[in-house]
Amino acid sequence: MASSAQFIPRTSFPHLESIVRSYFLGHHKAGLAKMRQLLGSVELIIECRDYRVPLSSRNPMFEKNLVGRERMIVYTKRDLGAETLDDKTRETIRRWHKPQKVLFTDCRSDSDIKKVISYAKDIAKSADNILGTRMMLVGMPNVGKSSLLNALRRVGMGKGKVAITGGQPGVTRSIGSTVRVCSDPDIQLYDTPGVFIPYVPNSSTMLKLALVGCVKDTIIDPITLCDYMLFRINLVDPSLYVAYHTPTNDIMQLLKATAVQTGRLGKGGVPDTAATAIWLIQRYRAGELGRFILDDVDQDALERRIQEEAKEGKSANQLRKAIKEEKTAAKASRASLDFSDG
Ligand SMILES: Nc1nc2c(ncn2[C@@H]2O[C@H](COP(=O)(O)OP(=O)(O)OP(=O)(O)O)[C@@H](O)[C@H]2O)c(=O)[nH]1
Repeated sequence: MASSAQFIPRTSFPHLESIVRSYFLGHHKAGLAKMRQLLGSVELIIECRDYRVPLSSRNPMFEKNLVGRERMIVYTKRDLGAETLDDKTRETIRRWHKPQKVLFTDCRSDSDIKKVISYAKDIAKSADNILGTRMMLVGMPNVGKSSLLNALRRVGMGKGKVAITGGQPGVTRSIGSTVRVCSDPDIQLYDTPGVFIPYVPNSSTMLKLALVGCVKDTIIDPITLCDYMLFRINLVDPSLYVAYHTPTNDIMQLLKATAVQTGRLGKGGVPDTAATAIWLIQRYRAGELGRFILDDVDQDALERRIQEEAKEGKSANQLRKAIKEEKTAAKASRASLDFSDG
């Protein structure tokens, strides 16, 4: 086993063609269409992005479809992106969006939530609607929209949870009625289903999104995802998993050792590496295997991302075609199996 002193982490992770890069589901499309219908009745869009993936959790579909309304960007789960307050990173992110309003929240922090309420109140006061002001929470799946809604209601109204939250994406499936989060001025919010990017440009973006929980855990092989997580943890601090193994680049070594130590064993005492991978990923998501940002945050990063998206527009068409062909081939092969079974 390598000691921390000798250990050299991997500096790159291979691009994996086998990784699914499409997760745009029926309820994402329907949700987006409903959001467009509601656009005229809301004064503010509160777009949630995950602070751990501030670029990867940006969905250009919102830029395209939800135009003409003021938008505030709320970077959620800020407690999972840094051990301590990191003013430099926040300042860089704020500069990306200037003059747009940007806030960073931990849904359990009343002072964070008060800042969101304060801005929403300013908007409501200037809108001066007799029947109250409506706003809409949008964002990628599982970024924390419903948790933010509950937190706003807790702080703004002193009331308990109304929206169901959960560790897997797809908890909110449709847009229901509004929820009041402030009575003076009257502010009501629409919670909306998370909408995924139609075509993810590369496997590393997909792995980041899966790691933070924007994608259902059944979509990507857990051992591959855990290997990506190990790669990222090693770049930050390989001692973060010291309870299970000394620093390693070998995911199977880490999984086997962890499985033995935590009793995740299958028949005949064989380590259950897939179950252990899921367990380790969940520990990372809970902030127990390091709190760090997965995207590169520098002054020009957002601009570069937008330019890449413009180029990707063309390859997205090719990707769309390839995914369609894959689906047709899978359907044909299933049909031929059904035929031979029958
Ligand atoms: N540590 C931490 N966890 C959070 C925060 N906000 C949300 N979560 C957790 O993130 C997970 C997803 O939260 P939800 O509020 O259900 O996310 P959502 O965006 O409404 O999800 P969908 O309805 O699936 O799109 C839950 O396990 C929450 O407890 C936060 O600020 N900090």
